Amino acid sequence: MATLTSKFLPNPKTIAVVGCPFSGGQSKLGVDKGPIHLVEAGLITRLEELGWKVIFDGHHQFEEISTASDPPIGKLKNPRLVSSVCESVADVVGTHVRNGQLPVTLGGDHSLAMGTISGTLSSYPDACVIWIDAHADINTAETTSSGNIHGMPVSFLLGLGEKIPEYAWVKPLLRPERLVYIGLRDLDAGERRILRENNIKAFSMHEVDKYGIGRVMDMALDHVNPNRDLPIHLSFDVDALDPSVAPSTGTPVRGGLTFREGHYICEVIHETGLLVALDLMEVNPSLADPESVRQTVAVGCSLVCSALGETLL
Ligand SMILES: NC(=[NH2+])NCCC[C@H](N)C(=O)O
Ligand SMILES: [Mn+2]
Ligand SMILES: [Mn+2]
Repeated sequence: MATLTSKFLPNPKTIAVVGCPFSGGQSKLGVDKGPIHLVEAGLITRLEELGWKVIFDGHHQFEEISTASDPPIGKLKNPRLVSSVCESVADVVGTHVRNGQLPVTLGGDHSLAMGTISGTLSSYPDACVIWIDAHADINTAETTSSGNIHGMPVSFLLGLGEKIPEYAWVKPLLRPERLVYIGLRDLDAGERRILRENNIKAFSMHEVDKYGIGRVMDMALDHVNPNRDLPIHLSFDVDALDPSVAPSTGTPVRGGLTFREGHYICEVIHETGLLVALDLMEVNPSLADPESVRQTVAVGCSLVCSALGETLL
């Protein structure tokens, strides 16, 4: 059994697995099947074997939310659906955090992080966000070219861009200096500008190559959590990993993190003892051959386990 270092959690150390079969933030079918596959691969048992008490009340059903008519708002696709699903996720995640449980949200597409991070910040307004991704997901209503909201959640959390009444529930509680990215390699021009203008710290694959993942993690934590005392929300998009490691995802980009670099990130976050919420997003079991799907689901499970205390020795 691993040592569960979790400074913010009361005993018994409890995880709440929040399965979010949702794909409305992008256009490829199948990402809603991610959480089902992750749970069926034995994730819950593995977490219990690490010493956690695990609550899992089944996957969240968002059917009742599906909006009959949801025309685009500007370029944004499925805007009302994404908003109401994320609001409901914010509520669920926020309740778990308030109850002293560590929510592990399984996506689903990354628009869900608008909900999960809102939930975390509702209890821990000083939490920092560590965003592991090939993409910055920081487009605004003005800069997005795809209109896919999974490419935009961070801008909502920071309160950037034009205000959309349907998203008035999202409190812009995230401060730019509490956000750090690792793994970036596919940014839109508008996103580069937003990162620069807001002084947002980002370690692209260039920095991972230059310094190695060990120093990148030290520098990332020094930036968002200099005294190692703030709660951490880790939002991990599986496409941060190289497509040779995690092929079954909607927007793969070559030149990504290795298997070990991904796990090292999670291991270091666990070692801080500061993790209060975790997202594992964008596993899409419909996009590859069965062996690639199995591989992607397996790596998703093992990243979660590493972040929650699984060690090599
Ligand atoms: N969560 C993701 N996989 N996001 C990909 C976003 C891609 C692109 N930047 C967009 O805004 O559409
Ligand atoms: Mn991504
Ligand atoms: Mn993402």
